[in-house]
Amino acid sequence: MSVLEVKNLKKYYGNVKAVDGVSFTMEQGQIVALLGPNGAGKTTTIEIIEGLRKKDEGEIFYFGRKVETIDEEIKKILGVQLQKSAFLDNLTVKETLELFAGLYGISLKASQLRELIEMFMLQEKMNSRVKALSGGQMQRLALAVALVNDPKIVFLDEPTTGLDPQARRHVWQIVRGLVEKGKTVLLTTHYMEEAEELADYVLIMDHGKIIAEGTVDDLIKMLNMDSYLEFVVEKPEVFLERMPGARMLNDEKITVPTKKVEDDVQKIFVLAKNEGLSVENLVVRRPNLEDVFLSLTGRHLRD
Ligand SMILES: Nc1ncnc2c1ncn2[C@@H]1O[C@H](COP(=O)(O)OP(=O)(O)OP(=O)(O)O)[C@@H](O)[C@H]1O
Repeated sequence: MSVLEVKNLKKYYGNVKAVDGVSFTMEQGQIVALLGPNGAGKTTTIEIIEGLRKKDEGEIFYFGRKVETIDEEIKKILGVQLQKSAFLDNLTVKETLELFAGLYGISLKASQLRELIEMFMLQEKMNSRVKALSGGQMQRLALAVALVNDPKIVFLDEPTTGLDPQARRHVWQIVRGLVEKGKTVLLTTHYMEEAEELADYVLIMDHGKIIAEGTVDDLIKMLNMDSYLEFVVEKPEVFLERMPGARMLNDEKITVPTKKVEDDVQKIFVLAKNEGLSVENLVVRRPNLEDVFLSLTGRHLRD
């Protein structure tokens, strides 16, 4: 039996089809990533499932049972990462955790409080007010709050946005730890590395729809592309014209998909030589989820 099943979920804001027929299933112990650029509809989707927004259409099943409204009974098993605005500035970290536990009718034992605080490395901030926390500390507090009721399903909405790489890795470790404890995780992200690193299953979302889904390997295989060559050269137009699939990665870097690395590397150097150009910083790269998104939409995940 699936932990969560969503069928044909829809939410429109006037002309904006924020969520436009989203369906997916989550099995127990899975980490599912909803990956997409800003405005794709990730937050709207997750907040409907959490019961924070109303759907226009569609069905939601928790543990096989169809739920019309996400009532208190269901909320007990859901861990929700709230936005910063949901916190009270003048409460301390400890008081905030106690407050949210209280909302679930739970009185946190000292050991549970300590475990949460240590898990998110907030020991030194335990008695600091929320308003005095840095962005990263605030983010970690929001994650700790999501676990305060020992939920079965944890929803994380862009859990590492704004964190530095080290703090991001730390959060990834915690998320993996949650699954080891038998929890199921749905996370939204616009970082493809995050989805690649964590997700057992990836749902790629754009303009309110899931445009591709599968394991990271499946999605990359779908591209049917072995590798990418990336390099910097003056007059990139020469290469854009002559090499199939070549495009600008950014202002200066070109990327070329290839199934025959050696042949295409040679071709690049021959073209450069003929034009009197020098090729710099040439690298061969395996395809990633960004390439999948780009090939499906013609856009980058983070435009
Ligand atoms: N309350 C609202 N009223 C009107 N439009 C909304 C509302 N909430 C979201 N939208 C619109 O719905 C679309 C999807 O927004 P949503 O926040 O779900 O996307 P997202 O993928 O989570 O993006 P982000 O990564 O920026 O949070 C956007 O076009 C957004 O402007």
